[in-house]
Amino acid sequence: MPDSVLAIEGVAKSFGANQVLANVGFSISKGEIVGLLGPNGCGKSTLLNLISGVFPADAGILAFQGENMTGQSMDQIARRGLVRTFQLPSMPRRMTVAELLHGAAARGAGFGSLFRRDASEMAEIDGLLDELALSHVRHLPAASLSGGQKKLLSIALALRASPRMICLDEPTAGVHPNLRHHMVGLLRRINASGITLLIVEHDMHFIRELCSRCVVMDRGAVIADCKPSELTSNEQVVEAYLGNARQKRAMA
Ligand SMILES: Nc1ncnc2c1ncn2[C@@H]1O[C@H](COP(=O)(O)OP(=O)(O)OP(=O)(O)O)[C@@H](O)[C@H]1O
Repeated sequence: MPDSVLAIEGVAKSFGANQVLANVGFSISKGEIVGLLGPNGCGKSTLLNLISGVFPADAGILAFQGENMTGQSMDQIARRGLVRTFQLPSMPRRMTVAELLHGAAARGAGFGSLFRRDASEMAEIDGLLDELALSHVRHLPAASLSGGQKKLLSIALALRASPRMICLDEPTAGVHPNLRHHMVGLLRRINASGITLLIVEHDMHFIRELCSRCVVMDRGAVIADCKPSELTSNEQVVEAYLGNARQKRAMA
């Protein structure tokens, strides 16, 4: 695909005898907002971990902006412009929200820059805090924020890396409905600024509001690649979710 930002081909991953991903492949074009869906345990987070370099794939190719990133570290991949957020972001106890945001960009610019706070950077951090509705908690320890605020902060930290693409792992899980609404607008604005988004999410309403396309996985493989409006008429997708529910009921 000529305007592909992320191209995944034949990706596989096992943990011991447990094969979690097998021959996974799809690509994402510049500017898309793609939902990555599938029943619990089908391998969505594992795939995000491989894309963002948390751990390496056993086989296959993960190319970002035409460059094969397979085997590169999370930092190397982030420096090339692909960052991710986590399902349960952990935040440091001893740093405030503002200090953390300052440090996020300083990491790539050398230790000395930790002590420099120029006006343009402060203005950028103020703008981010404002945009993410976190201004009122800027002087609080990052670890003391609510679950939803931590999710917003992890998006702010991702933005500090000046990314071309962000992978989000369940951005709305445990988030208050008011904040959820704010997050839809926020992610739309982030996307409108030219950043491609891949979003792992169980909230179908959120997916329908935000995504133009969905990639659906089941038991470690891609089973559908379609518009959100086509999900309920896709037999394989319906069976994957129903089958999973039946399995849970049978095991209860
Ligand atoms: N680091 C790991 N070590 C061992 N097994 C793992 C590891 N990470 C994931 N797994 C296993 O991989 C499988 C897929 O897990 P994964 O978290 O990728 O699924 P998921 O689709 O994101 O699920 P959910 O929607 O519940 O978050 C599970 O069986 C899980 O136990």
